Amino acid sequence: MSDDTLIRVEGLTRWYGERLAVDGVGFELRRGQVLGFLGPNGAGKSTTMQMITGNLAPSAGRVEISGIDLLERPREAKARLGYLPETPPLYRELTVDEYLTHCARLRRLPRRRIREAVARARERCGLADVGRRLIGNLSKGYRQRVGIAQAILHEPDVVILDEPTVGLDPIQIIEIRRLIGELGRDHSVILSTHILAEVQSICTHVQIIRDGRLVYAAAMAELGERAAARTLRVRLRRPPAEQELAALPGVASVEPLGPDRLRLVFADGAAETAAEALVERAAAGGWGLVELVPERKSLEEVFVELTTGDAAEPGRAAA
Ligand SMILES: Nc1ncnc2c1ncn2[C@@H]1O[C@H](COP(=O)(O)OP(=O)(O)OP(=O)(O)O)[C@@H](O)[C@H]1O
Repeated sequence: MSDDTLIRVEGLTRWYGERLAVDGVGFELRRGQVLGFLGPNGAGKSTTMQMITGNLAPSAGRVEISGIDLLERPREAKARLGYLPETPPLYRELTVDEYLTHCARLRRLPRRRIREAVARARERCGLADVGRRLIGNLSKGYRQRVGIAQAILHEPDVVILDEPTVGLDPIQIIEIRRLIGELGRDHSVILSTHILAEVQSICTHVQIIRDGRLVYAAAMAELGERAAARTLRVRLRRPPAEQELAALPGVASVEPLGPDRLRLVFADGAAETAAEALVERAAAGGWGLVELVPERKSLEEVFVELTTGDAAEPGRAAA
């Protein structure tokens, strides 16, 4: 394992009676990487999260946190792991400082380090001014920060966040996303979410699970390429014969949309060549090119394609 691989998961599998909920999931994540873990309802996200946080025993497979086997040495492995569950167990009647101090004790941080660890986690999570406020009186956004502060209190290598922005208002969402982005610099972060925009804005890697199996795992940029325009909507005042358009370099097919409108479908990776050829030929041939619109797929469309159709690919390691 390379030094910077902070979490390694191999062949993780979980049966619930006769039901196979997670089927051979494997991936690695390095320091500085933020992994978005996506999937439709019932795909196996929570089951996977619970297994990699040591809260549910796998039927098969291994999890290593910073090279330590989670099943063989759970206490040591968990000491390097921070977890924000979907509903963090906050005590509303405690102040932020009391709660974080309590968490630090549960984490068995040495007494002399507790005060400093609490102050640092508070600082990193934008809680510097609310140490003496009762958790029950804080806004939901601030409570979520407290949840994140308890997850990073012991400076774990791996931070796992389950739907961290659910129920927050747009400003709180932006702030929490910024915080997660910052955490990503020093830790490996795994983020379970339903929100594709969230993955797009903060994750470096993305992984999609469907029916318990990884169907897609790639760097974020690769998912962006999948969404890149593969078609151009074109309006030509004096269109040439369809065959002439179909013969342009990089064009796979032509779909007529009306008397002067059509859609050009490109061959893989040929979008720019085809667009350039079209513009040159249109100018030279007097085709009267008045509209040229690249049609990008939305991330939602790519997600649906990956989680429903036959387009799914076998999982590859995210790192
Ligand atoms: N305790 C359980 N007993 C039996 N089946 C379960 C149990 N927990 C989950 N399942 C089943 O395992 C599958 C995966 O569930 P899981 O909760 O991991 O999915 P998920 O991706 O987290 O879904 P959601 O996004 O809805 O939370 C589902 O079919 C679910 O019904």
